[in-house]
Amino acid sequence: MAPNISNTAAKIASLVKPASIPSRAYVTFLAGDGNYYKGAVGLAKGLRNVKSVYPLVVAVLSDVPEEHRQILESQGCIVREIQPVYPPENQTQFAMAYYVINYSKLRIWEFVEYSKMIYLDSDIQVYDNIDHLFDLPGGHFYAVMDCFCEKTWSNTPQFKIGYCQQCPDKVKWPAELGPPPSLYFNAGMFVFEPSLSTCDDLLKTLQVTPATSFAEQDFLNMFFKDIYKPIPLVYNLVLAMLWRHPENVDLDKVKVVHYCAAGSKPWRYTGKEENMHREDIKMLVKKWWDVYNDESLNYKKPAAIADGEAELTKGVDLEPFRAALSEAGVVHYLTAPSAA
Ligand SMILES: O=c1ccn([C@@H]2O[C@H](COP(=O)(O)OP(=O)(O)O)[C@@H](O)[C@H]2O)c(=O)[nH]1
Ligand SMILES: OC[C@H]1O[C@H](O[C@@H]2[C@@H](O)[C@H](O)[C@@H](O)[C@H](O)[C@@H]2O)[C@H](O)[C@@H](O)[C@H]1O
Ligand SMILES: [Mn+2]
Repeated sequence: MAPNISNTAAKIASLVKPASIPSRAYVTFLAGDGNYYKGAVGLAKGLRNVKSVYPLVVAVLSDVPEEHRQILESQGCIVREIQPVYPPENQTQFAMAYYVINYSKLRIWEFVEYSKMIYLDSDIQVYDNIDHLFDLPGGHFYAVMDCFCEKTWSNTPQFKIGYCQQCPDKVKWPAELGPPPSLYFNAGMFVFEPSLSTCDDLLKTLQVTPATSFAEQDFLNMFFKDIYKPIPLVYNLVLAMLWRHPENVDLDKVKVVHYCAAGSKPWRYTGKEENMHREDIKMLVKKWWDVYNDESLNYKKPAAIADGEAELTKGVDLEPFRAALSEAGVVHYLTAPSAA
């Protein structure tokens, strides 16, 4: 006679540590069936490499194929499907045409099972533990200041006058243009607090805000202007800083690298685009591949769970149960040390 599921479930549940689901997690965003999933796999392995104690949630649009979702789950990620978010109908020319999908990042504010999250683009890699950022005081939006010098900024007033917040004294903001622009962050990495009311406010405000060059990055900068707090550049090295503001960069101290410069995505790096021949870029791309290819960083289901499951579940179809646990984020929690 097949074992009784509720007994099995109760026994597996007894393997769950008597603690609540982690209220903290990293989160990245994945869209499409292209190779960005490799970025998310690299990120999952990178966070393990630096011994982070928090899980990685991957917010996926419906066009992310099942094969990529399974690869991510096999790397210990918690895969959550989100609904897309589109900006209001607008003729704006985005800096990159595909930026229109990036508004869907806003859905991560719905992940209220977590009290605090750190968002990381999937073209980011973490080379030093940054778990301490979760302990920053609440009520603020933390991110690293961006640079306005790349030609992707060429249609902005700051680019036209040669002003950049990374060196405000080099070319001063002209008084006749009014106050200098507010501090502006790169939206590839930020510390935030999920909240349904904030999410609702974000989505409602978006529908009455004309879209601009940097899509959701511009929108987030406008929305969180009053509570934005800059954090040091070591937490999100926008690669262009290496050739635009080398005086602000100490590569030995950098903890997080953002492969956002044109041609720098490691999974499609050719070295042919401008600045991609640089030795520091080659070193950083190799560093990314070293983590991605490191088998020792693959996710290993702890024996207790594997044995527990094997022993308890002979002849039982656990899929519905696993899906429920994964949905609640518990299965992943079982495989990561407690969140202290
Ligand atoms: O085809 C795509 C394009 C973008 N993204 C996600 O959206 C983020 C922002 O895009 P990207 O990093 O390319 O922008 P950049 O920082 O280079 O301007 C990426 O890191 C991915 O997480 C994705 O999943 N698939
Ligand atoms: O959708 C708008 C995007 O805006 C940002 O792109 C970068 C990138 O375009 C670089 O090439 C620029 O040099 C940099 O300044 C600019 O911020 C974020 O990294 C990305 O996650 C996303 O939010
Ligand atoms: Mn990016």
